[in-house]
Amino acid sequence: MLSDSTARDRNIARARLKFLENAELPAAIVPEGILNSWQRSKYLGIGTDEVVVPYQPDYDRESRLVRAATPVLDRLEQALTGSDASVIVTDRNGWVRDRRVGEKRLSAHLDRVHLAPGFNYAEQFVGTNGIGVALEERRPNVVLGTEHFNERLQGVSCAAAPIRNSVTGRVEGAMNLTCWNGPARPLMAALVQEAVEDIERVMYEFSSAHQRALLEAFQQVTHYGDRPVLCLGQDLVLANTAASARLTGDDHRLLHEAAAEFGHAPRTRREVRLTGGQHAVMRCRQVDSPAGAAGYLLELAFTDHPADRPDPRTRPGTRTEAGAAVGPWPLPGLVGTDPAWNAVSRTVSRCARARTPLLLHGEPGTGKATLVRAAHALTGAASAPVVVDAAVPGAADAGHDLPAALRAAPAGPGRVLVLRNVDAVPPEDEAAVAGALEAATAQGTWLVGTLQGALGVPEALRNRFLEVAEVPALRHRLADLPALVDCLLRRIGPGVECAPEAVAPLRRHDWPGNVRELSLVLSRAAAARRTYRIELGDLPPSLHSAGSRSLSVWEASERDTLVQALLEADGNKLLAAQRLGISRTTIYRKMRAYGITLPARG
Ligand SMILES: Nc1ncnc2c1ncn2[C@@H]1O[C@H](COP(=O)(O)OP(=O)(O)OP(=O)(O)O)[C@@H](O)[C@H]1O
Repeated sequence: MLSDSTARDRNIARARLKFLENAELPAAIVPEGILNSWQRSKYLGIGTDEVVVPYQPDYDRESRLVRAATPVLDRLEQALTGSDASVIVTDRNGWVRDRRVGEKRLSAHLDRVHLAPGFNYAEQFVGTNGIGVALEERRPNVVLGTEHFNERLQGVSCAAAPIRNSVTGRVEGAMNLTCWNGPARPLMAALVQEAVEDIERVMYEFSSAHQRALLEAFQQVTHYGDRPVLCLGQDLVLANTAASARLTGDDHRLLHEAAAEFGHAPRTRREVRLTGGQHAVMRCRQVDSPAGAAGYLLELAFTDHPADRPDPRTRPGTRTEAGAAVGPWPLPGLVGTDPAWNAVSRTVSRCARARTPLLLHGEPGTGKATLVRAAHALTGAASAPVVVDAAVPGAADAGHDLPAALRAAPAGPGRVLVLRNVDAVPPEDEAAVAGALEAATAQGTWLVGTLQGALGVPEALRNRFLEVAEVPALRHRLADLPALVDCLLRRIGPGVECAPEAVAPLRRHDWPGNVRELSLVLSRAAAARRTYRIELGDLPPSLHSAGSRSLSVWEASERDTLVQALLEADGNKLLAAQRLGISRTTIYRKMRAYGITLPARG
């Protein structure tokens, strides 16, 4: 004789198989919430026998959610010791942020199915599961054994509930309790709910302590004077009239990013370019509360007037009160306010003025030669840099003889000689090349070597350079992307613009070819554009996909065909699937596999 729960499990298991085979389901066997989730999972084409979930090991272990959940999980962990249960907290997108398990066997099982910190358990990846349903439907739920969409999860049962910000009502994450299948455990859902309330209470205490601290800092500064002031917290933006009259929501985001970089250096001043193109000097400090860092207080001065703008020759950067230069270092024709970019611009300018031999390294297309050209021009020199490429010596005037090409370069004060790809100098030429470089330096030529990695320069050549500096990769200075896009578009021609929606995929791309690749993408998109501006559909298919793994030729062409069809169908997936002759399930599955993120329109 079967127990009630075993009989129910079997009925659900049978119903699930029928559901997967598209057969008619007997009425009222499967709870409505579970059936809805099965339907969503099937619609998304999620696998039923393998758990394939994204993994992202780098996350903020100090986030407010994690800090609020930690004491609650610590307490539960003690209570769970030796029991066959586990508690898990995820963020609002389903990324597992903490897990505590009572016994080893369950821990090993959860590892096998990737229910562990760093993995994502959203319904769109795993199908029906407690966390996924809690986040999708924003309500507490219980998923028992065979109700899971994926067979590999059917040995466990779970109860989960969303964790909300009690002030804004926004879902911040989910709390989940998982244990081996067994007799019904009515207390599971109650336990989860109690833990959720505890986490929400701690989060509320954090946010009210943060909000009080921000308000106090804001009032102190705005009490005197009427200069623009902005206070930026996680859920709170305070602006006085002088600031709100000049700033948009995009500016808040941009200033928040800039403040996050500089907030820890009290009273730092920095120039920022706002989204409308105007410049402001920002003075920033971090605001702390008893519950930790609450946000940033920003005092702004707008530099609309040309006389207020920093003169690159006389006032090239603002300085912290401690004396270290941190502000932008504008070089003619170049844009960027990223700190690493500023630092390298400053070093290159200093070396150009002092004629200090410099080794400049950075990924391809980051702007090494361009920086040298601009810094050289800033010294007032009229001559253009002479570039000799060690990887392509045949391009030099003196044929294939690299040392001869270097010796033939015009030398003297006011000249610059760039040896590109220093690490490609053949070993048999090293001594002669080192001699040619020494001779050029002795005549007053500014010597610069460029290469992609910092290593790999033979000792004899390395000694010819007195300073080494790195040019940052574009993906490490994405805050500069909008300004770079504007600058590169201006070079393409007057009146070419980029639609705001087309900037988002540019931000998501990795840019292995750096600014050169960005320039190429924009030129091609501008040539292909159908209106005065570059729209989303003018960008190449590779930019609509967030996948980081390298694709085979076949996969890349499949991805491009999909993106093309989706763009032609104006984002309508059903229409695109029909035109390609594939099912809607397949198009969803492939979009997920390639990380295609076209916004749906209509
Ligand atoms: N900050 C910048 N502002 C405007 N344009 C830039 C900037 N940085 C790079 N560029 C542009 O990017 C392109 C590539 O730059 P550059 O040739 O200097 O790169 P590189 O690092 O010397 O390349 P390689 O590694 O191939 O030698 C050029 O068209 C250049 O004008």
